[in-house]
Amino acid sequence: MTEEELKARLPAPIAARVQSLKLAGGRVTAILDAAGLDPAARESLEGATRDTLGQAEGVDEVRVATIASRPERRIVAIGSGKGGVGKSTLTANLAVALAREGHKVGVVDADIYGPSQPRLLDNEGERPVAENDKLVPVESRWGVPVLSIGHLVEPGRAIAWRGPMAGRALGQLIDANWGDTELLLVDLPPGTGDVQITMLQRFRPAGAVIVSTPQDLALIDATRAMQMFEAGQIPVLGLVENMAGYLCPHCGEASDPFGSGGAEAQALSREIPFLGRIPLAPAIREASDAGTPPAAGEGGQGEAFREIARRLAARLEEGAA
Ligand SMILES: Nc1ncnc2c1ncn2[C@@H]1O[C@H](COP(=O)(O)OP(=O)(O)OP(=O)(O)O)[C@@H](O)[C@H]1O
Repeated sequence: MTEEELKARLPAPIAARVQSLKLAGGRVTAILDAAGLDPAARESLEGATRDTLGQAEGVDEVRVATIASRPERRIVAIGSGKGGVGKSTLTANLAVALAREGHKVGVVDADIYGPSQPRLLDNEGERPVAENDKLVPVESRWGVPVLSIGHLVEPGRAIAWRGPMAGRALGQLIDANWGDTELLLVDLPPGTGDVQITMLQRFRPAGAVIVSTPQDLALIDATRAMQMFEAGQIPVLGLVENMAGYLCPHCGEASDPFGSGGAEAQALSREIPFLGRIPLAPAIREASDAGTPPAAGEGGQGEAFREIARRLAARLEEGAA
């Protein structure tokens, strides 16, 4: 049995944590990264590794050591069941709002097929440097460091990566030199595919926020996203309704082109906190395209984002994640 074959016997979530695995004279020595795990989870990780490897042919003794190479840093994933519902816009604005309140927050743009954080946070065209094999996040003028595949590839170039490559790329963004950042908001790609599952298994976010529009279809998709997190035992910290109610830029009148209240009702029925709603407002799109997140300003739309950020911070503080 080779070291590679031994590693292949481990379930994917354990294999993803293997830092090194050596076999010599019937003795296996495995070093695992236990970052983010509490003592009980660490113990069960060690036990499961010992059991699996101990059953392999030619193995007489298994030694398992765990290390926590990454500092304690909470990851909150921002997900949605489908594209275009405003997940990236919400991520950028939550980060800016939290930074304004004094939190040390960074953004990982894991939407590797359509990265938009460099534009939203206005550091497009900049390149992260690498120090000791780790990327150093790119600063933005909003006090929020960012790492995005958009910083690594030419703007507008199509990214047609297969799952494993995408997973590795995501790993480099999260496992970067985040310094004193305490909270990482991760803008996930829409849907429930490979990248999302890798993210859950390997990086164990402390919690997830789901974004949906009020439409029925989006809500069905949002439910799927919630189920994915729940299946991975990642607490869903709350649901945000975006593009709720259209605010006419001319007369200020509010209307509900996609219905209203659906996301809140859905959150209630699943016993998930409803974190708030953001209106559909052309000014939000314009400000976002210009790299000036509304949450950085004083307007009403900025306040809507800030309110959601405060509720999220409260959820994190009360130990929901
Ligand atoms: N509340 C809003 N009012 C008006 N426009 C909005 C609002 N929220 C987002 N948008 C616009 O909708 C478009 C899609 O938003 P965004 O890129 O944030 O969505 P997404 O869910 O991250 O999409 P993708 O799946 O492509 O990553 C953008 O042009 C954005 O500016």
